[in-house]
Amino acid sequence: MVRKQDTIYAAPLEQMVDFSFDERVVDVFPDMIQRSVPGYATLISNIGILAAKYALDNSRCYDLGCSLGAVTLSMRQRIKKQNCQIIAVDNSPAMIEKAQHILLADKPSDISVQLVCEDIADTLIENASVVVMNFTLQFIPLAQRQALINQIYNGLKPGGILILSEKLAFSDTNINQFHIDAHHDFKRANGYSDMEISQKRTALENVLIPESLEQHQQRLRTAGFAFTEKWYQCFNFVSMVAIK
Ligand SMILES: Nc1ncnc2c1ncn2[C@@H]1O[C@H](C[S@+](CC[C@H]([NH3+])C(=O)[O-])CC(=O)[O-])[C@@H](O)[C@H]1O
Ligand SMILES: O=C(O)C(=O)Cc1ccccc1
Repeated sequence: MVRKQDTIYAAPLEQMVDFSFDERVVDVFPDMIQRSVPGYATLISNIGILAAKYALDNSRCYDLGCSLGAVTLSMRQRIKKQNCQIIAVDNSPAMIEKAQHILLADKPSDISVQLVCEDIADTLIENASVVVMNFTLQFIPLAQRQALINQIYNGLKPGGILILSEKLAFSDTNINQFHIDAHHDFKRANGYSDMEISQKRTALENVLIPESLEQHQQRLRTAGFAFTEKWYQCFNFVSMVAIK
């Protein structure tokens, strides 16, 4: 499949509007995320491997904020369990519509996938062995984050896993700047101009709210997760696991 190049912020914008997952973003999303998130392909592939390790027979696996379903496809390819169902949720109608096409074009599998267009705050999590939020919690209002993590904890079976990937902020100013600069260098190396980097940064300012690793760990502990561990980091992009 040819990937349409992301040029959304290439020309100077007269009026800056908040970033949203609309048709224009959906159209270029695979290119955008690959060139913007260091290690994206590595994350997708290893989330499939982790999901296969923790998925249980007769249980559900959730992909919350599924976008075009990359995590769902990786899980579906790896999981070898009986009567395991994947629920993939996103509140962008354009994402869900395109994800449906991608899913139908994928090879057939024993594992059924249900694509749902809704706010993940409204998603009923039950009988779950695996829950993935790959760069989704960062878009949820701060005040709603603890309730969402609590719902996930309550819906997980004992021994179930939450895989949580996030862009981080660091409390130490110098460390924070180091990671932001390195991430911008990564984007520049992937062909984004200084203007594209700067305009997208402004568009994301009120939309993507990063927190520190300690804030995430604290929230997971408050929900009841006894085991949490960071299993991946490249610059300010991390992925954690929390096991019930
Ligand atoms: N309240 C919400 N309810 C449901 N979906 C939401 C909400 N808020 C945002 N989203 C959705 O969360 C996704 C975040 S992208 C995830 C990448 C994917 N996981 C991947 O592995 O390719 C990450 C990024 O682009 O940085 C978008 O599709 C939003 O529509
Ligand atoms: O591009 C960025 O600066 C990011 O932080 C990652 C990202 C990737 C895709 C959509 C929104 C944010």
